[in-house]
Parts: sequence; structure tokens; C-alpha cells
Amino acid sequence: MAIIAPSILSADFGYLNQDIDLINNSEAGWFHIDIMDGVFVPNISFGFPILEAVNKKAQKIKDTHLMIVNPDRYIETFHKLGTNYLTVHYEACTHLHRTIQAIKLTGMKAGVALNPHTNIHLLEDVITDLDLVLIMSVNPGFGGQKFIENTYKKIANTKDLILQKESKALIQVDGGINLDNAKKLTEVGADVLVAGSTVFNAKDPMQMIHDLKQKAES
Ligand SMILES: O=C(CO)[C@H](O)[C@H](O)COP(=O)(O)O
Ligand SMILES: [Co+2]
Repeated sequence: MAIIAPSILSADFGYLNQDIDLINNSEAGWFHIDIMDGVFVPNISFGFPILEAVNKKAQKIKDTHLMIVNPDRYIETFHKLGTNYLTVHYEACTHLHRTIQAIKLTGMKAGVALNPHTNIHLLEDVITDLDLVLIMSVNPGFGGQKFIENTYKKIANTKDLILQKESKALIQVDGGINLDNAKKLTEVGADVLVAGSTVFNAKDPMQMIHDLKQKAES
């Protein structure tokens, strides 16, 4: 079973409630929520007031992808606002082990994201503590970018590490996912596919979520 996680970064923020309802009523499994601080990545998405509104209305797993420096400062706030999976970037954490434990102590699931240049072997010593590994298939910061082909190999390596260490972590892929690459991504080991522009730029986003899931599971 593949999980489709639409990224609300590509939603129409003037009609956010409508777009959230669309995901609620679709075959999507999770909401993917991108938080960008303008420091770790060259873009700012939105902050706590919007996140609070989204989390209240969303009726599925709330998966928050933090593209911010010093994420430890806000772990408790994300927990209070109803986050289920909290993912931090490897590149943004000096004391990654401590950050993972702090997330798990709240009861949230812990994820670590890797930029395209960061090798999976760097997670060897924490992989059994993780609930999720997020493989970035674009450089983080913007929706609508082109999928990086090296991602397939990286997912396969991640799957090998997870099996070797008997970790229960899910593999999530984020960036440039569409109907052309969804099947190959799950074939090499991806469990969760994030899709922003492919879903929200589609004529019929609900149908696109269905089609992505079908492809991913075919
Ligand atoms: O984390 C992200 C960007 O940093 C987004 O989740 C991602 O880009 C989704 O958008 P798209 O599917 O359009 O690539
Ligand atoms: Co994301």
C-alpha cells in the first residue's frame, strides 16, 4: 500500500479550507505540511497561525516537514498544534540524536530528511530510532521543481539500511513526483509519496490523487 501525501504548499491559500476538504475526501493518506524559515532554505512558507488552522481542519495524519534551523526550539509547539509526524533536516541539526529523542518524548513520530547531496550512511547510527526517512528528490525550498534521477539509487540504499538494521522507518520521497515516476519509486522501496504541484495544478486534483495511488501500487 502506497501512501499519497499532498503537499499543501501548492494549495490555493485563498481557498485553503476547500483544498483541505478535498484532501480529506480523497484517497490521500497524509497531509504534508512544509515549514520554511528563509534561512535553511531560500523561501518562507507560513507559520503557526496557518498551521493551527490546517491541523484543525485536516482529518488525516499531519506530517510536517521542517526546513528550518534550530528545530528544537519549536518541537513542543508543533506537538501542541496536533502534528503526528515531525521531520527535521539532517543538515539543520548539530545534535541530531538529541533532537530525535526530544520529538519522540512528546509522543510524535520522528523523521529525518536528507538533502540530495547527503548520503544515507550518515543515518546508520540513528536509523533504529526513526519512524521516517525523508529522501529529498529536489533541493528543498520550492514546489514545482524537476525530480533528481539519483533518488532511485538512494531509496534502494535506504531500504537496504532499514532491512539490515531491522528499523521500522518508512521511506518518504518529496519533490517532483508525478505519474511518470510514482511506480518506479515504490518499486525501489518508497512507502510515502509527497506530491504538491502534480496534485494542485491538475484539472481534477481528487482524480490525480487516485491516479498517483494507482500508479504507485501497480
Ligand atoms: O518540501 C518541499 C519543497 O521543499 C515540498 O514538499 C515539495 O517540493 C512538493 O512540491 P512538488 O511536488 O511540487 O515538488
Ligand atoms: Co516537503
